[in-house]
Amino acid sequence: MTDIKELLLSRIRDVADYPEPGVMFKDITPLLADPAAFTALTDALAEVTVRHGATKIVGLEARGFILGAPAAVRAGVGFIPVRKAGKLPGATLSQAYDLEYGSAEIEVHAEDLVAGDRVMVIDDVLATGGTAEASLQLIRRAGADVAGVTVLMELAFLAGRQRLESALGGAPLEALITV
Ligand SMILES: O=P(O)(O)OC[C@H]1O[C@H](OP(=O)(O)OP(=O)(O)O)[C@H](O)[C@@H]1O
Ligand SMILES: Nc1ncnc2[nH]cnc12
Repeated sequence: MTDIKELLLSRIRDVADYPEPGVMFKDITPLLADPAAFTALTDALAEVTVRHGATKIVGLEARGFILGAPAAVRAGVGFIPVRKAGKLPGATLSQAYDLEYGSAEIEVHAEDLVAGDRVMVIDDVLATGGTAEASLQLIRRAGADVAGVTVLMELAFLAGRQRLESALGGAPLEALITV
């Protein structure tokens, strides 16, 4: 494992049985509190964004906002929040989905994504892939192109990568760490 991967992994805390029995929760708050680790993560996310020619970053509420916004500033691209339903004031596109512990609905301002955009989706964890899959459906429904999905951590045993295959349509899925 490279130095940066080791640094990032060392700052992610496992919390057993949260938010419900049987879930091993990956808590990124120790990483966010460490400026060296957070800076290294931001630089890595920005590098992937630029490498894949993205013109915008979509961050997935809420932890995807914390990672995606500084990466967008570093990469010099716009940041678009994809929010849980009912939080955006303008005209929205909505998509329902299931996740490891429950179900939800996400929305984006329809005017924020247009034909010609190349969008990189950023989030902290890829688990079942339900959240990321719904975001890709929103991006395509808005008429924009998918540059890829980049996550800090992929939980491979939940097979999110397989679930995302068709929604990605050949676009890359990059995980800085896979467990
Ligand atoms: O691959 P999936 O099974 O969809 O799970 C991954 C999603 O779950 C978590 O978000 P959560 O909905 O818990 O929201 P939060 O970021 O607001 O805590 C995580 O930040 C991802 O967005
Ligand atoms: N195990 C997990 N840890 C952190 N975030 C998650 N989102 C879905 N599953 C998760």
